[in-house]
Amino acid sequence: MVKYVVIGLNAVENFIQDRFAQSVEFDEGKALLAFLRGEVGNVKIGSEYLIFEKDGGVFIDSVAGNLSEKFLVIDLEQSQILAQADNDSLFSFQKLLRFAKKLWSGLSLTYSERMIPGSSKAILFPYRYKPQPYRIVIEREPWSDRLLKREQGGNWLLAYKAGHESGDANREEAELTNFRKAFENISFAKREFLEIVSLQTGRPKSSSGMAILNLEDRGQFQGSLHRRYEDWIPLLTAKQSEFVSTPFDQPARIEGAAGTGKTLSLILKVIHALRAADAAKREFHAVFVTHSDATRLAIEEVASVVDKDGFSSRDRAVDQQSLKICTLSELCNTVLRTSISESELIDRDAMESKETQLLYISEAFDAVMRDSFDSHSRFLSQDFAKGLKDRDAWKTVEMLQHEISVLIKGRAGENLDTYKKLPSLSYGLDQKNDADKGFVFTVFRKYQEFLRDAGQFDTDDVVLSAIGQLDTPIWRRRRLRDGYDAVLIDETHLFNINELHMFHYFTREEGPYPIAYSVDRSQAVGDRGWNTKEIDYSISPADSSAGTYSARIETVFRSSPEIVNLAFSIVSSGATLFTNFDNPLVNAASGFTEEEERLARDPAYIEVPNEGALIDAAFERAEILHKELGCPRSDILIVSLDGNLVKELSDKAADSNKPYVLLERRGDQKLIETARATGRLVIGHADYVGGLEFAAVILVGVDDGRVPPVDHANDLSSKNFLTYVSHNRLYVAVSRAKYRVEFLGEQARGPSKIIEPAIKAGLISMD
Ligand SMILES: Nc1ncnc2c1ncn2[C@@H]1O[C@H](COP(=O)(O)OP(=O)(O)OP(=O)(O)O)[C@@H](O)[C@H]1O
Repeated sequence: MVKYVVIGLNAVENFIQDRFAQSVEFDEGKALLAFLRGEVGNVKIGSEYLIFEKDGGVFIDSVAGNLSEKFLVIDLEQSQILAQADNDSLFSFQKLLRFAKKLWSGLSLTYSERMIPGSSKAILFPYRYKPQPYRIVIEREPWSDRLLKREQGGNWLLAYKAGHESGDANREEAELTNFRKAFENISFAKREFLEIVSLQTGRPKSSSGMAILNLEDRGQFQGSLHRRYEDWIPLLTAKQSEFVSTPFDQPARIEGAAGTGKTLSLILKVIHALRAADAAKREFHAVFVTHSDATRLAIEEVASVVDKDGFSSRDRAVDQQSLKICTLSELCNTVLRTSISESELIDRDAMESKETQLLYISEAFDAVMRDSFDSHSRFLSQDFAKGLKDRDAWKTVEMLQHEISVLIKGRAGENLDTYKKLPSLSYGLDQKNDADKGFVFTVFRKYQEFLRDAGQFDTDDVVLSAIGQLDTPIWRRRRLRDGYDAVLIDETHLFNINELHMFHYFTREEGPYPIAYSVDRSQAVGDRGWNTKEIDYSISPADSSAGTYSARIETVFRSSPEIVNLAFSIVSSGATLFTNFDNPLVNAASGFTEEEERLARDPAYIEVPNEGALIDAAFERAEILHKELGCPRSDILIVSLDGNLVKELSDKAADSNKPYVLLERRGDQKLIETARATGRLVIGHADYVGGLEFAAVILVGVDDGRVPPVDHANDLSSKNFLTYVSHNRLYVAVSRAKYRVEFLGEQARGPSKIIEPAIKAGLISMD
């Protein structure tokens, strides 16, 4: 058993900068932990580390010009820091190293790092969001009389205690048995280290296993997906790379929170398979299906960098391997040779279509209320009818839109009888009986009339007519020739069940289906009434016996630890309120290195006197963050959950000649590139920011009464619906940020209830 670990300052600096030492999802992180715990001896944790073991003590250092002069001793026997769960142990270890470095260099401390006044102790709270905080206690002047005599005062730190109890750090004395051994053995360790160094020629090279990523290496690509396949492969976590390399012989699901690298893993997986087929001179055609046209363009862009063999520009008719990147309706169009032109098609991810749809539904609802409500009303359930009459009509319209897209079109295939048989959504329009559903369906029929008059189709129309053609003997024969060897689906949670049912028809053979897909259910807005099992089942109907291979990834690469904690608090509060709200962040941790963390700050809530000031403050903060982070303006997102505020923001920017772009489609990477090229800020509604990433995110109007919007009719179903939706939107918006999140709210309203738990837990600082 390892009783204590002594780590020199140079090694501390290496560990905290080393991407692979941040998470146990990397083999190196796992190996490091196992080594420190004494579970494995002689493990290779990277050639830049010098290691010496003696009498239950492990000494680690590395060379930066010289050997270190300062040392952190972790008394593992007393503190049991590494006896926690694997990811918590490594996380605490990393936090402790960062804290040690700060203490030595006199850097300013954060809320979770404290000096105890009048004593030589310091306390670190590695996880702030846990209700009873876990703490690690550090003695800054261990064995001080002895050390001072040896002129070693200030060079040694001792972490001797950890746990949930708050002792009296002022009075207690650290037990020094292990520390004394450490101190006495350091000269042996140094001698050994010098010997190793002199045996090596020059400075140790960057390690094979634990390469250190420095900022220059990452250069302009930092945080983006734009790297070549070869460069990505060594950076992957064990779970990511297993997912990437498993063959396409069964369905494979990758699940993880926002920013864990799901999209990346899917792209690498398909390139991996294409390359293998190319090497084996085997025919292999894959299709990567995206939810919308905007995300298709973004994926095409990334693929053009990752895939230097150009599989995505090859032609299936001539080449043995090819990759097609398209939307589902394009896939239906090409395979089934039907044709609906883009202009006829409603893009569900576009602001314009959503608004048009809402307007049509609103007109349909008004018409049905006016002409038919009286005849329906005596059959309707009391609460449902009351809701229709009393609730703000616009809120009903939003709920109707959700109901139509998720249930009527998404699951019932626009069939009234099927719709009546389906269970109602738990958090949506509260229909109790068939008459209630009949009423909703009447509104839907009216809405369709409007749509038909306007000569427009939505993707559901394409999908429904395609299903008819796919389930036929003709297609069964053709699929051997025209089907695909692999189907990849990104953002599976955004498709509806009808659409999910289609994918398996496009594979070359029937079951087990070679389909790989990524899911984060809490990014889909509103209750969808499904769980991961149902998604699996829809993608790969039960007759395929193989089951689904699944990978759950937990390291968030996009966001700082502070932002991951905040996102965790938001989804946890969703999961407490709603039985079917998924929390993808259980066990998640940020994979940020210390260098990246330096740009990060605690999320902040800033109060302003009134609504006008909200808009001004948003632009002021954007300008300040742009300067502070030294990033282009296009790396700052100003977002709101409230459509009116988004409009005010863009009006203000236009009036005052501020350079900006307005997101009008979800995941519009092309627009972001335009913004980058021309130095513009990005403004958008939370519904259109999914799939993107920014250095800083400013959320405007996250105050009480606005998020979620109040309902004066005090109607439970609309309240539930709006609260559910607000959780989804906040999570998506917050998880776009790498380093900074700022909330702006009106003083008189106070912060939104949804972020209150995060404020109470100290995850958001109030100005
Ligand atoms: N192993 C890794 N090492 C370093 N960076 C990584 C790794 N995996 C992913 N990333 C980075 O994490 C970020 C998020 O990746 P990606 O967009 O694939 O995540 P996602 O899970 O699809 O997110 P979202 O659900 O929000 O769309 C990207 O900037 C990517 O470069």
